[in-house]
Amino acid sequence: MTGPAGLELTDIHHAYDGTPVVRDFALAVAPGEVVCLLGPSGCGKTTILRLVAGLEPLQRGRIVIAGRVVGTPGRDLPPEARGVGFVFQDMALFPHLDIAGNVGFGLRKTAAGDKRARIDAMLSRVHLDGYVHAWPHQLSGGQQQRVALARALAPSPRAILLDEPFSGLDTRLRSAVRDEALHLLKSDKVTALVVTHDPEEAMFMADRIAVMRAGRIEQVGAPADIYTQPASEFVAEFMGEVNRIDSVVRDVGVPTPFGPLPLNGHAPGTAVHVLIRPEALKVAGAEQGIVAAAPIGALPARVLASRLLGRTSWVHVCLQTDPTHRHDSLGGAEEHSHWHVRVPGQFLPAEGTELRVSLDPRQAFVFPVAAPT
Ligand SMILES: Nc1ncnc2c1ncn2[C@@H]1O[C@H](COP(=O)(O)OP(=O)(O)OP(=O)(O)O)[C@@H](O)[C@H]1O
Repeated sequence: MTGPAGLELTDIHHAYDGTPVVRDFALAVAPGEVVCLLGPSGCGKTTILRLVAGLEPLQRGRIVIAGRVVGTPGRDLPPEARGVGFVFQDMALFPHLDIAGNVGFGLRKTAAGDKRARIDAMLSRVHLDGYVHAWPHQLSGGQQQRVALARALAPSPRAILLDEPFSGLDTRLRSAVRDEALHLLKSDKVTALVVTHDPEEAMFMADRIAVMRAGRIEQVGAPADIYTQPASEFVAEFMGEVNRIDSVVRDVGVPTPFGPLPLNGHAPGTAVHVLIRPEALKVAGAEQGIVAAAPIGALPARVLASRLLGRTSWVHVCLQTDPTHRHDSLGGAEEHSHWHVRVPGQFLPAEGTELRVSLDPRQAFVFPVAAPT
């Protein structure tokens, strides 16, 4: 059990017209925890949210909200009886109600004076004091989403469900609104399930992330663990850019151009993919911050291009593996000369600059090549 205010989904399966879209799905969200469902389009995220909301009849499994069973097959409580708030991307504000009417929509049972006080308090918390009598069409997209959040939180729901709540907003507005949303959720200690296809958004919002693939959870854990210890190639690639090489495990380790990585249980002879994050590549001379593990290798590399991306710089390099040493260092690894390196801050070497690049082996992931299905 998740305790009084949590959310628990057990053994959920769901099919549309006989086509399964959610399988073996189980997830517990602790009271006050923010969990993000993250995955590519069509992997079943919205279906999970609709099942929790009661907008879709449950076909198999069980849903418990705040210690109360709200869904089993054939016994679904209606959405309004579940005590959950929604902020869905396509669930706009009610155009025929002013802002006070929208925020107060879920407060029908509240006495008039208390209701007005609650509306004012919620609008103040989303920095929209003074908009009580405005109409939805008079507000910007960001303001409308903040009203939607205030509307969902006003009745103090047992849990809140957010489906791509910020994806309609432009980049700068999106970070401001989601920052505000996170502070609201955390200060109210609201149990929240958030759907997104954007790994950065999930890492920003979530206490834990559940990465989904084809209707199943592929990995669930703290954002830092998902990013730094991905359980599969799919998760590693979905969470962020990687340099990828093919290799074959040797007795002494997993060959890469930088030298061998530890075996970590991989059997010699196994064909593997080695995935290396751009920030795992360390450039001598660039400010790199603290590197906890000693980098391996220090190969000469030539700069193909460099670009400032804001807080980091993105450098394309061609590794200059010495043909006389290549066999030893590369072992069974396939030659791969074009690498992406991410460097904190501004580091923009000119095209043709010679650098030395080494590898932080903790941010290199080795996965056996999946057998063709
Ligand atoms: N009402 C429906 N009837 C039939 N198929 C549906 C229905 N709703 C969703 N699907 C299909 O079920 C699968 C999962 O959809 P779902 O919307 O849950 O995924 P998602 O991960 O939220 O994707 P997106 O981010 O694109 O919304 C998709 O293949 C989708 O086309």
